[in-house]
Amino acid sequence: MSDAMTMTGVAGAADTQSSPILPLSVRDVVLRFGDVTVLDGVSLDLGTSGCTVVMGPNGSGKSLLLKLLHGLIQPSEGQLLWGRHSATEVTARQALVFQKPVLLRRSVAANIDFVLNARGKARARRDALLDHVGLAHKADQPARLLSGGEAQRLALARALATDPEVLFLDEPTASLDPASVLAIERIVSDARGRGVRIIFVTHDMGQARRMADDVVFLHRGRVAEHSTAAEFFPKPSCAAAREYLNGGIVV
Ligand SMILES: Nc1ncnc2c1ncn2[C@@H]1O[C@H](COP(=O)(O)OP(=O)(O)OP(=O)(O)O)[C@@H](O)[C@H]1O
Repeated sequence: MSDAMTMTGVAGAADTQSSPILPLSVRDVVLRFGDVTVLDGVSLDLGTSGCTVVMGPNGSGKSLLLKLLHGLIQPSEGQLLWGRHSATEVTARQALVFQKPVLLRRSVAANIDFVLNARGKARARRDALLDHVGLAHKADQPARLLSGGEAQRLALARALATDPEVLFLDEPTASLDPASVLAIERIVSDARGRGVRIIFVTHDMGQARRMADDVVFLHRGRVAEHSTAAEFFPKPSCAAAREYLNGGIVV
């Protein structure tokens, strides 16, 4: 079992502000919109470190699961247990990067300044963050003029500016060229190496193999499989995942 899957128990520190928010235990989560059930009894144990890749066919519930874990939507039933914290308490300690970057209509630098300012963090970090994502030379340019890959790197820098303990990524490289994909993966891997917990949704098999410590395979709103990457890729245990990995049509 990888670190990413290990359940290490409930946080023990007296001060809940500084006590760990991980591991995360998702218990019997159901999400309904009217009569339609889109997540149907999801239970997961996500450990304190590593990169969990979430895979599954279109419409299987990956984006909704991420939004739910990030606290953007509330479950209809079930619980998210973040150490000793309530789900709403932990939202500020995590960041979510979407497939389409959400940026302010300001300069590249001002996009970072806004986040640092809002979180009461030192502005002096801005240059280092831009340098880290390879955008130092674009600092004064309007963010709307960035290419897709550059915009996504700026979105990642904004997310990292919040010093997240958990970084959720929802298909962050879906429309990028191979060099931009690798640039994003390097930044994410670096964050992982510094202890940021990564939860990464992707349809890209190569990317999943490069990034995953463990894989959650969703099918029809359920966790069909949760295994280590070493187990999942050579020999997935559920038929839907086998079909998906073989390029078959999974509905
Ligand atoms: N607000 C909503 N009301 C009703 N159904 C919704 C709503 N939002 C999402 N859904 C449905 O929930 C299901 C799961 O959606 P979700 O976006 O999580 O899928 P996904 O696995 O991320 O798909 P994809 O790979 O295409 O991005 C889909 O069938 C979608 O149509």
